[in-house]
Amino acid sequence: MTTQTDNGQAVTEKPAISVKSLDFYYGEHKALRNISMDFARRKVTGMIGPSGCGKSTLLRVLNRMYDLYPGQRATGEVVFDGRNIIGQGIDLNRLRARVGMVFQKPTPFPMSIYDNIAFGVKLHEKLSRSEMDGRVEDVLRRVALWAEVKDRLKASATALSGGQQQRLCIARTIATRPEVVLLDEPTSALDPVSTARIEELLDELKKEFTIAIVTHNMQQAARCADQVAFFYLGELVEMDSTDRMFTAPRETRTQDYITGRFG
Ligand SMILES: Nc1ncnc2c1ncn2[C@@H]1O[C@H](COP(=O)(O)OP(=O)(O)OP(=O)(O)O)[C@@H](O)[C@H]1O
Repeated sequence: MTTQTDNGQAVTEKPAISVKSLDFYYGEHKALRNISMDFARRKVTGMIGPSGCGKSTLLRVLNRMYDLYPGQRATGEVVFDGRNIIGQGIDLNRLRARVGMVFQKPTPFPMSIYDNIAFGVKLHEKLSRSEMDGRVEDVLRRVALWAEVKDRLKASATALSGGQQQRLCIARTIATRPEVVLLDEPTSALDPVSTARIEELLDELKKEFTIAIVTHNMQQAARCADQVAFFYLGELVEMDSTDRMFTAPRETRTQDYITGRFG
């Protein structure tokens, strides 16, 4: 993607992730067909399309979550930091710390608010107590949760509201200092106020992280994403800047989907 520098010069940044000729199989079922697309660095890429078109499958490829399930396999290339991450010899724990994931339903661990964040950090880094305290505070501030929870860090995370739990899950994900954050319909279980807070948060987070978000909500895609990819039956139909996708899509199928004529 091309961006402007302070002196107005156009520079083309290397994408954070490049997907090339990706196919994905659940056993015999081919769920993704020949996908090629770039996830622009420190931008929000929205992924839209009717149910079953392969959006979540693609997200699960980007941090090799599918690897946990027998019979699921990907072919092609997913280049992250110069390496094909669906190839051999990848440290999957490290990959999942660098490409973090937030799910549709808030999934806090059944432990304290503090430990929800410290748990993942401890797997990857050796921090002193005060460094860990600092990390916990920092990420809770960034997801705008600190003021609400600073007096009950040792209380169970499961006692938080749904919206607070989802913000905690985002804090937990960014605490391991990933480069990419994947979000699979992160607000579909939340009320409009919590949804708005997560959307504001995405705007903040993209200053530092590359973000990929799956959403069924067209307004959300239009509000949050810099570029949008439309999928249909396992194929990438088109991808463009958000403005262009919502005002002048090239394909009739995209137009029909975003205007609610099908899906
Ligand atoms: N575990 C699985 N085993 C077999 N097939 C699967 C599995 N998970 C998904 N699929 C199939 O792969 C295709 C893509 O599913 P996927 O969940 O990626 O779609 P999606 O676009 O994210 O849908 P939704 O918007 O409903 O979440 C669908 O045909 C689905 O039935």
